[in-house]
Amino acid sequence: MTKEPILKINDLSLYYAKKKALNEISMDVYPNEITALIGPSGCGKSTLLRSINRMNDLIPIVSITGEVIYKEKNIYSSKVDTVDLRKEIGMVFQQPNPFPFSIYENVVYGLRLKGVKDKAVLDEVVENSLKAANIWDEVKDILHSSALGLSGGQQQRVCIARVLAVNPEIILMDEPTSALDPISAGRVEETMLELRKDYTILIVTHSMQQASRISDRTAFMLNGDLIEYANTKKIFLNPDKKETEDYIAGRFG
Ligand SMILES: Nc1ncnc2c1ncn2[C@@H]1O[C@H](COP(=O)(O)OP(=O)(O)OP(=O)(O)O)[C@@H](O)[C@H]1O
Repeated sequence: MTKEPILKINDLSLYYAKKKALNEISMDVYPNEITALIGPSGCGKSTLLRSINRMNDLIPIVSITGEVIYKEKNIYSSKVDTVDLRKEIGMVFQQPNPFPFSIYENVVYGLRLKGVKDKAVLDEVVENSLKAANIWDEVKDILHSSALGLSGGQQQRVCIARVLAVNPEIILMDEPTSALDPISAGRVEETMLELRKDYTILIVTHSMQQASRISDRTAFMLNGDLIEYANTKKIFLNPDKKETEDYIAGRFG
């Protein structure tokens, strides 16, 4: 594949106080693909994911070296506005976290913060975002009911719609289906496969089945190191490294 990366992670290291959680990670992420981060608990998957939209900056003990190049700029440059960055690089968390408002108000939240008031604009964004998140048909008649009344899987798709409403390019997903039952998880996976046409997705997952089902590329991490990063089929069928093979075979982790 010869397309240009949308993100270039170069020699990224991250410490929590004295503990090194990421060790000189370098990897390119490609547009309109799903990239999976896998590896045993504590290997640094979430830390790497959160480094891509500077969520780790919120933790005072964190120090970071290296760079993440997005649109030809290092996102760690002091000129970058993290609020704008997090609109372009949105995030969906493990536990669905709708606000205690209506479904409609959840989706338009980011637009209201930006001062958008035009009802026709807001209505259109709500419909388009909920359609793209694969949940419009289920909620179109109850848009003004509380999002908290929905099932976990529906809440997670409303949270995806909330991210989509501010028009991101990249969506980071930290174990987005691990708190859901298998049917709801399947709906969220279908949504991700649809979204890949228009967005770039990075997902942290503990499920190797999920990574092999939906991702285009897979990165295997161990103890803060990126051990192997390649096409998903290669990682699962013919990995280069012994550690990758052992993990895939369930020999540790
Ligand atoms: N806020 C924090 N303060 C201190 N150490 C942290 C913090 N967050 C993570 N760590 C440490 O950094 C390392 C990497 O953690 P991280 O959560 O990124 O791993 P992970 O691969 O996502 O794990 P899991 O699969 O269990 O979620 C771990 O040793 C963890 O204890």
